[in-house]
Amino acid sequence: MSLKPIIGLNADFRNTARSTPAFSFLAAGYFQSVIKAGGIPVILPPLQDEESIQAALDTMHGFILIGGGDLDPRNDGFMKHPSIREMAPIREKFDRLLMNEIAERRMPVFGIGTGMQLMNITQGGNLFFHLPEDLPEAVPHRDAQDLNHRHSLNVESDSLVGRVFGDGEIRVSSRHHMAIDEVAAGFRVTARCPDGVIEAIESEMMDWFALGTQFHPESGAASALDIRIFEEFIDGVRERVENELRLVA
Ligand SMILES: N[C@@H](CCC(=O)NCCCC(=O)O)C(=O)O
Repeated sequence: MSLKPIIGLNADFRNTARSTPAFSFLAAGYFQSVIKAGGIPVILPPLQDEESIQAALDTMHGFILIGGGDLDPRNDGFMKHPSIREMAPIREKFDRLLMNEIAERRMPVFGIGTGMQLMNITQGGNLFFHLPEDLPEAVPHRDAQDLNHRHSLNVESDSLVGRVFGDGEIRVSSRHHMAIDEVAAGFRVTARCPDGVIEAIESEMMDWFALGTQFHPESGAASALDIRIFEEFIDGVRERVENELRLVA
């Protein structure tokens, strides 16, 4: 029987509101996609210290950084744009510590939505803070009335997303107003919306299996093909674990 890799997932967080206590949560599509693709999902609530994060990552083979609210641009030395709806600071602190540790140990990682944006900025890239202003010609990338909003996608054929989607007409689930502007060194763009907005990046580094999608393959509105991205990720994680086991045997 082939190994079922353990895949970590960060959880979102909501602060206490008038009638609800603080709580942490994860949209089911993320962990269901990991299970369907042959992995074992393990959900991490927002830990706040490096030692605990390191100990948790020691038990995992790969990590999926989930979507969510906006990262606060002030944490990277930029002004806050009025359109920004920040995620809870507890989650942002956790996500940044987590991402740094994942990068440091070259752990296989798949960033989705905010997760990809975080990967890009922590590795030296940057973001557009509001597409309607930064790229006014862009098609809508989110629709407040329609959680299942989709747009089309052009993929690079010699890439992971290219293998997954092939040549046909592709439509993906989209819910964002920020996007990658400059891509971090060591990564390349492997999919764009026809309007030019970056929709997927993949690592070109020999020692790090890392990819990100701005679109949401875990969404209920995702196509049957989208699960193939999770399968590719989990197969890649499994291959790396099996190679390491062979080396120590
Ligand atoms: N900062 C981002 C957020 C993109 C994103 O992750 N959207 C999904 C939110 C809901 C979820 O958790 O699935 C932006 O550019 O808007």
